[in-house]
Amino acid sequence: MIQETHVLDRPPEGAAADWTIPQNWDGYTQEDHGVWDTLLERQMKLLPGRAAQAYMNGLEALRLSERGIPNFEELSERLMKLTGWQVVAVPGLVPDDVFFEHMANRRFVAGNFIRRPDQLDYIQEPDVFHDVFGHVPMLADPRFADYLEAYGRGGLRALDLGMLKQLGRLYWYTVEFGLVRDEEGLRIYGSGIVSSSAESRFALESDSPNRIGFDLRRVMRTEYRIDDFQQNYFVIDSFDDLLRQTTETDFAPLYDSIRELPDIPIAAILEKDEVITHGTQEYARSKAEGEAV
Ligand SMILES: C[C@H](O)[C@H](O)[C@H]1CNc2nc(N)[nH]c(=O)c2N1
Ligand SMILES: N[C@@H](Cc1ccccc1)C(=O)O
Ligand SMILES: [Fe+2]
Repeated sequence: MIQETHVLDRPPEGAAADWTIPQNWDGYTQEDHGVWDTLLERQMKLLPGRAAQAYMNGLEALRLSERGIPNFEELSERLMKLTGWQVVAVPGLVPDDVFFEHMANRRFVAGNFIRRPDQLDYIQEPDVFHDVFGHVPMLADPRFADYLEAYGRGGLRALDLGMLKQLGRLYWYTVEFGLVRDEEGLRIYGSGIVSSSAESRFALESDSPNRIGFDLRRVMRTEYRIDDFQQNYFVIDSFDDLLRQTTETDFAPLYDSIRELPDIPIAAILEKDEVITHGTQEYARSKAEGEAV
């Protein structure tokens, strides 16, 4: 989950220099585990047939379909055996360079707090349900595990090249809100979608958003929103293809070729787009009108 909200500039009390903290699994209350179970049960009813097979495989392999907030040490033991990744606890959003450094070393940073019962449907900051249920299953897939490590390294490079905004869009439109063409049809793999019951339906079934074939340069230029359902979804052909395209392309010349170009507005459809759904944008419009006084 990528949020432009407040990020501290130094580790908070009790955090290590790399911003990690103990998960304090024993500190979770029954209410906390109850919130996890409510969210889990909702998603386990929705995701079969909607989530990518790779995601469902990861869920099972890591036993994340079981009740209760996972213990990161136990989860990391299983995950390490599969793809060398581990899950480390952090208090919330960490600075970009800290985030990328962890990812480049196959450490996924996960918030250890969970939303309150009255926040079931929407949270602005990534909590343990979004970070672990949303992101971790895909880390059990070797191709995606490689992709995210490479993304971490690419993030440190993008910081040096001043292109974090563009690289952040690649993350947003794949890791957070990506769709993939599975054998049986379009499937969800983005964490922001699989961890949201409403968007799990909207992303595949609504005729409001655009669904466009993934194109690296196009994605890097396209704006996104962080406060509501997406107005664009990009569809990859496969995780092999995403990994190949991004790791076999040197981004420096790509960054140079788009640096001076204008951002592509949300919901715009371009001549060259591979249009899978030309959305009506009815949802976004109705929300905007609803909020317009
Ligand atoms: C692109 C940028 O690195 C991205 O927004 C990062 C920033 N810090 C983060 N920090 C945490 N804990 N989780 C995240 O998903 C992110 N996202
Ligand atoms: N190929 C990218 C690194 C990267 C790989 C995979 C995902 C994202 C970024 C670069 O040259 O910077
Ligand atoms: Fe996320």
